[in-house]
Amino acid sequence: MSKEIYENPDLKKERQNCPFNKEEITHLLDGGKEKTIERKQLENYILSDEQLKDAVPMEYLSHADKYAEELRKACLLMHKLADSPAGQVPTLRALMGAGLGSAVLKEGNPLALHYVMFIPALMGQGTIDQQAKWLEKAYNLNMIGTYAQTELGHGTFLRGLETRATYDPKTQEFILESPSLTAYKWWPGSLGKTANYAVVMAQLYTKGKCEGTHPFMVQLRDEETHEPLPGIVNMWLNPVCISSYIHYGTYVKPTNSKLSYATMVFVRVVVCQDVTTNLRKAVTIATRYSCVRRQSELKPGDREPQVMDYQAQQNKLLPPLAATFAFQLAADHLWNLYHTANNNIEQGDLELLPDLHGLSCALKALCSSEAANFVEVCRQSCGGHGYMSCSNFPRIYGQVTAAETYEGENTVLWLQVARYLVKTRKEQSGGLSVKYLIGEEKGPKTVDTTLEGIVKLYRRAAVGLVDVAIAELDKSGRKGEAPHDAWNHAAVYLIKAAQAHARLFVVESFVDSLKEGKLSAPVRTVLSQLCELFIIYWLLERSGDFFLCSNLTKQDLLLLNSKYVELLAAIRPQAVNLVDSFDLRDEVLNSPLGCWDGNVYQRLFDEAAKSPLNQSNVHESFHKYLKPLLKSNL
Ligand SMILES: CCCCCCCCCCCCCCCCCCCCCCCCCC(=O)SCCNC(=O)CCNC(=O)[C@H](O)C(C)(C)COP(=O)(O)OP(=O)(O)OC[C@H]1O[C@@H](n2cnc3c(N)ncnc32)[C@H](O)[C@@H]1OP(=O)(O)O
Ligand SMILES: Cc1cc2nc3c(=O)[nH]c(=O)nc-3n(C[C@H](O)[C@H](O)[C@H](O)COP(=O)(O)OP(=O)(O)OC[C@H]3O[C@@H](n4cnc5c(N)ncnc54)[C@H](O)[C@@H]3O)c2cc1C
Repeated sequence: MSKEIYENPDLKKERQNCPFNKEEITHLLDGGKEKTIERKQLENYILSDEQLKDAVPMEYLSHADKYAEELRKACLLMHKLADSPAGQVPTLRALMGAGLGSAVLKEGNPLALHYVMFIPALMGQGTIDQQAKWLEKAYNLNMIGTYAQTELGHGTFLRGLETRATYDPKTQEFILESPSLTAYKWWPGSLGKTANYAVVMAQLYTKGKCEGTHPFMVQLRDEETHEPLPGIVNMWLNPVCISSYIHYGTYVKPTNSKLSYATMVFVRVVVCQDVTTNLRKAVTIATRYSCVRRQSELKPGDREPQVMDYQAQQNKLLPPLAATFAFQLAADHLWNLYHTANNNIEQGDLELLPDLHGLSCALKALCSSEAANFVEVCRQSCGGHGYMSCSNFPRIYGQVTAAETYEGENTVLWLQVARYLVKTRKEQSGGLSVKYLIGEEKGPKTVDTTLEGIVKLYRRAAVGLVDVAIAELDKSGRKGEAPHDAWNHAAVYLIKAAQAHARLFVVESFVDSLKEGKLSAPVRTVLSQLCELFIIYWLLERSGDFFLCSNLTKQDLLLLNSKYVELLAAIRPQAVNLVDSFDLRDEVLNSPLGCWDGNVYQRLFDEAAKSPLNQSNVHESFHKYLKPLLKSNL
């Protein structure tokens, strides 16, 4: 007789009478029905492989054993690439970052940097000949690379990197050296034990002149023995410059010195999607758990309610649920801009580069910081069980907060965005995403709290905060402050302006996607409710910006707050159906709190039983330490 599939009765009830087609949302998030089929095929292909399962939970392994186990599985995954039903590149993309890959490689993928940065650096910066020489070797995994830019002393300030590459015209070689302790490359993923090659960012010196940071291909380890090459510590190697700027000893300036930063732009773009995937996992875990967990007393004498029925819990979980759609749609828009800009750059047209740089910095900083805050709220919303390692919140949080630092520390990126906004506003010229800064803000200053009216408020705040920042800069200038001091003394306003710009882009992406999207009425209704909830939530959170830049009144705010709590109540019944639409398998969620069947308590108990400490009643340390203490009559 087939085993009755357990489903927690509360979750079962949540799923009854769903007013919209969950698959329609799944297809929307995957990019179409075909993509969903491909994704599910690939998930079955990977997750059904017993060799990719952990014999013991990773948290109980030593550091070295964790590394070895992740490397074993990563290499097995690469072997499975060749005959993957979804094809190599879609499989690779799925295996990197927060999605399918993290279901198998829970502590991280030792080969990630090879695909996420090393190969993109070759593709973006290498000459045709260099690509011919190295790309196939890299694709075939006959070499494992990383991207070595950050040093012990510098990560943000690339013009301050100390690693030097000096061109010797006699031998036509570059001599790479780390002139000081702080010049040692530090942080690059896979550099310690896995990679045998690296793209090393170094200051290029030729004919006694420093030409700035450039990428160099450097072999780190012997391809047979994997031993570090002689002198690897002080980096005396014969690297090759990965760029077409050295012609027979003469340096030829690139059309734009920032093209050597292109790999970072690519990763900032993909990080937006990656943190959104992590946020979707956290929201799914917390939402399902909040509908299984019954606690306290809402109505005196009644049964303990589902904690999701508390407005306070809805206020914690429904904005992050809405954010997963907002960030996905914005990341999709950014990805499209990246492709357009990249195609143009390949034709020598760099016009979109500043806009791409500005937007990729803005969205990477916004999505990573907002996702980190929301993941922590999801963790807290699950009480003590959310704090357990097996809940998967600690790992998800660690992955998302890392994204606030790597690929450009967020504050530094906000200031890059502000530089672009101020320049656009002053020069009255700029790319696609900053058109609203050109010309005077049109439309009435009065506030209307319709969706369109609220979007206009976001635009007004974005323009207004740039103008406030510029006024600060001008005020400092009038006091005789040098531009760099004036810039530093306006940093608080500059960062607010950059954040308002990023929020405007996300809000407009969400609203425009609902206008353009071919959606059924029920799906449009629920997504419109999420969109309105989210843009009101952010406005209420940042009301100071809107008071500063518009005629928003206390009455408007009270009206918006009433609308917000009405939307919480309206969306609450669909919370589980919405996270079910993400179609995240239990193995990807990797959390007893978030499993589809809601069998939380039994799964928590089973997880605890796996601990080595629970394999015996009395641990040997009792006899060694505790018993002597107990007998010592201190
Ligand atoms: C089988 C085949 C398969 C093949 C498949 C292959 C492909 C498969 C792919 C699969 C992918 C699957 C994905 C999976 C997801 C995984 C994600 C998660 C993993 C992520 C892991 C990542 C680990 C993390 C890695 C890292 O962490 S790697 C290190 C990151 N480190 C940084 O990010 C340093 C930050 N610092 C700076 O970026 C600079 O320092 C600084 C602040 C800009 C100042 O730079 P500076 O030179 O001082 O420039 P300024 O003087 O400020 O500005 C001067 C002028 O230049 C302008 N401008 C500055 N920049 C730029 C720029 N870019 N672009 C354009 N313009 C720029 C600026 O607008 C100004 O313009 P103007 O106003 O003059 O007009
Ligand atoms: C998990 C992880 C993986 C990584 N992987 C890699 C990798 O594979 N390859 C690689 O090369 N690097 C890697 N890095 C390094 C990463 O890119 C750097 O840590 C990052 O760029 C930040 O630089 P930093 O560490 O020098 O911080 P700093 O810039 O020293 O930041 C310290 C503080 O100074 C502030 N600050 C710095 N400059 C300014 C400014 N101009 N104005 C105002 N405030 C400023 C920052 O906001 C921050 O608050 C990784 C880092 C992490 C955490």
